[in-house]
Amino acid sequence: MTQLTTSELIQIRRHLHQIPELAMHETQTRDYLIEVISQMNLDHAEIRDQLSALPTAVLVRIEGRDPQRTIGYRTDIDALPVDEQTGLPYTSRHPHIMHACGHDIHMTVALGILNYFLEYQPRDNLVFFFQPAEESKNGGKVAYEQGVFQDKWRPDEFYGLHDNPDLPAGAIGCRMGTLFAGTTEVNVDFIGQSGHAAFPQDANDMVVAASQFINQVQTIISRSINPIESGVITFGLMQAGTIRNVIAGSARLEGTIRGLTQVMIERIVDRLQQVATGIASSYDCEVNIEFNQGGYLPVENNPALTERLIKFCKQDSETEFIETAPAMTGEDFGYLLSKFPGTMFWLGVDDNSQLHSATLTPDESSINKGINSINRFLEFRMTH
Ligand SMILES: CC(=O)N[C@@H](CCC[C@H](N)C(=O)O)C(=O)O
Repeated sequence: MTQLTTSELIQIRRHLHQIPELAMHETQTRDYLIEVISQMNLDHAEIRDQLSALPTAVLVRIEGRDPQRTIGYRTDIDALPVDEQTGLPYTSRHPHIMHACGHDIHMTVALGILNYFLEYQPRDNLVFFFQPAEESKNGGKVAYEQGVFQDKWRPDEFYGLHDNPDLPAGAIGCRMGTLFAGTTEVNVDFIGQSGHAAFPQDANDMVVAASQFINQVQTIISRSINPIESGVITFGLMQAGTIRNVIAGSARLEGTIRGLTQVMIERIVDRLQQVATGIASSYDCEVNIEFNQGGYLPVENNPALTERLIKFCKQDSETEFIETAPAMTGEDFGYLLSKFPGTMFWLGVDDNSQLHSATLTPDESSINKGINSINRFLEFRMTH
């Protein structure tokens, strides 16, 4: 294979879009990535897959021609449990799963960059990490803890992108400092007593307790944190009951907390714990609340590397650069950036639908523009 054409890249993206898989189950995606990579010119490259701790990951290392450093480039490969409603001819073939966060675009851009540097051997070494489990289960952290980035696979610096529907297609967005929030998953189980709908006095209704909890936690953001700082609490899943005329004896809530600093996350965690205990006491029920931050640390961009990236983008006539505000999205790339210096940036995909929406339809012209800008940036980095 020589240089991938725009229409080949779009075909690859559409194929990936049709086979979305959830975190740690990305087997078809891995196999397809390997199939595409195997057709490239691998004269200076080595592929690594079937890692025991992370069987759906793929790594590719390109040996530089006169290496001064090893540059890492990471893309995520998992999808979300969302029922696609785009109506596209290449809609997801996997029921209830969709690339609703644009990781199909991320992977295609990574393949395009990989393909370019396999054709034009770079000066520095490059390590590409096709990472499972970004949406949950922290694939980046698992990889690091399992020693994936050791010896010649250790990047001296790491880059990664996320698509952004609010930016023009192909634009690069970035900022100095914190780009994304840290997140913590929270699960809450209320346990009371089920019973007949007609005899509430003999039951302990957990639909009512969970509803009170949901309402009360809304005041944490408005009343317990400094309004100048930012925090988010979202419960995206609420499950209770089986039928209209049986009082629910248990209720489960699954949510996520976001803050731009660890201090903010810890403040929200403490208040959620207090509110849950208070609800359990006033409704005379049990509550179990658990928190899991995993690798979703705030995404802190390295000052020197980010300054260089921004400088390049501003001076490159073919790159549209937009300085962005911090976002409350999370990313386990935050964990890798706590271990290696690096930068995360946005790639504009110009869409009216938001990330995680069932109608997300990124503008595919962003793929080629993104690949070209990132290739030029990496070449610039190798000489500056
Ligand atoms: C870019 C993006 O949307 N990332 C996810 C990361 C989720 C982290 C974790 N599972 C959580 O839900 O807190 C996001 O939802 O921001």
